Amino acid sequence: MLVYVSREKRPGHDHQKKAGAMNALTRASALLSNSPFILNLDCDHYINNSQALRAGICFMVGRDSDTVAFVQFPQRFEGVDPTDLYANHNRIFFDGTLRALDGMQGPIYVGTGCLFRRITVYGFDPPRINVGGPCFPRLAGLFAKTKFEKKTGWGKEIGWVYDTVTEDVVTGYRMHIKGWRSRYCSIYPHAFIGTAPINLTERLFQVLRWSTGSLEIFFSKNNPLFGSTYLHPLQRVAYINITTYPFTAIFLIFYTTVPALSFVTGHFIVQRPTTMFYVYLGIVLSTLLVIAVLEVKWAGVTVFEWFRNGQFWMTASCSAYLAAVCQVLTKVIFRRDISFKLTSKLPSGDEKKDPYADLYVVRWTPLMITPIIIIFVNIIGSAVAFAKVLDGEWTHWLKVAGGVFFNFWVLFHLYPFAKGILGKHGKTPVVVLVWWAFTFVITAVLYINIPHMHSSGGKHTTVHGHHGKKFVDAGYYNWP
Ligand SMILES: O=c1ccn([C@@H]2O[C@H](COP(=O)(O)OP(=O)(O)O[C@H]3O[C@H](CO)[C@@H](O)[C@H](O)[C@H]3O)[C@@H](O)[C@H]2O)c(=O)[nH]1
Ligand SMILES: [Mn+2]
Repeated sequence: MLVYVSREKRPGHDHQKKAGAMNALTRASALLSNSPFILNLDCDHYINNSQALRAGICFMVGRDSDTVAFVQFPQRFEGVDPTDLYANHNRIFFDGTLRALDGMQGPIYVGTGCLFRRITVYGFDPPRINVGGPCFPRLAGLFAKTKFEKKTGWGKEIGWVYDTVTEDVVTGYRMHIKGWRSRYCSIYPHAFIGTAPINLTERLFQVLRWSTGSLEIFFSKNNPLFGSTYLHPLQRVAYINITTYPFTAIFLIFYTTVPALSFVTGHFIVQRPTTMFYVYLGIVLSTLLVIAVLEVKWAGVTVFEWFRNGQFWMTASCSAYLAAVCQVLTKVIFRRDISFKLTSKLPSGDEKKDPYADLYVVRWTPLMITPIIIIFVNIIGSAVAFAKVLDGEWTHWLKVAGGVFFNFWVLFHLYPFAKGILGKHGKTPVVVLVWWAFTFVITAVLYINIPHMHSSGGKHTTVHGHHGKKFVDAGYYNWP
């Protein structure tokens, strides 16, 4: 039996997008089949493996499975360019993070490719906590009409959660705090396959929506810090991470601009690195290395894919995450609502010559401002440092080289972004490098040739006003 349900959309009534659609479907299917399990797929995903359902059901009916609320499959995508310029495959997240969560209370719900136990959708507690009782949805209204939801728990205690731009994470969270578990199911051939936004603008908007949704959860009554004690302690840590990660933007923007700016101003935050500084640096770097090795090993990705994930993380963090933080703080402080747009679906019908033509479609968005600024700051910073060494103003060129390497490391991470905003021209990687080299040379030449921009010979006697007192910072400019 195949039944197509179209829920009612009434003017002046918020249809709650996907959450509204899922809740209407849940109510309608309760009358049609009331089957104990519900498979949820996005409109842009399809079933790729005929054994997928069986694999998922194994986790639902097997031994000790009565507390499993949902089985989450990884999201797989087709139509992504072979170099995966904007990390659409998101392999570290699906094959690393979700798999690792399976070792605790279970993966988070990511919106599609998910098999649910119907009774959990109705807000019931898992059997060990709730002793007995048949599970029939008292509040399940008839049909897909909006009026059936009025004065009911739909979208609050029951079903997919309303009034958020990402209903998925919070819907899964509400099940986990009741003590339900979830399981991760990854099979090959891939269970389900979907489409991903392959141009930069769409991708940034998608990440903006996800990061906004995550922060919204943090600033709501569903903050994982206050979730019930049924939440596994490490699962709570994971949820805190999932609902706060956009804040990394603030630190990242600091890290990616201040070192380069220091080359221009001559002020360095770390004046003379102490042994303790190197010890901390060593600990931090080796921790990062261990995480990297584990991620590559567990997620089974290549080192190239791993770098792609890092590159896109930096791009997203200094653009979309930053915007998400601003957006949500505005909402929390001024109570302004957040609008969002759906991820655009690939134009169907017309046979395109280049299947990845969409990759280089550039639509301007203010989200691109910060990464562009960061790119320029780092090129200009390195060029000024280079000019200072050439000019004899700075003599410790080896130390300068270390700093310039860091700036290039930042540029390396923003390379896919630069390639993306250059549009069609960016198809050849050389164009990006030529642009960067051009900016570098112009800055260095300007710096050397405009005399008032710098004082040569390394003798600095600038006087600064500081806390009302004047002091000559002698050692301050000694590095490098
Ligand atoms: O009025 C609506 C709007 C959306 N949808 C569904 O919601 C899905 C997600 O929207 P999409 O624009 O494809 O966003 P994506 O960023 O691709 O989706 C990811 O992120 C969303 C949360 O932001 C989750 O809901 C999705 O499951 C997850 O795949 C769509 O495929 C539709 O199936 C509806 O059913 N009704
Ligand atoms: Mn989608």
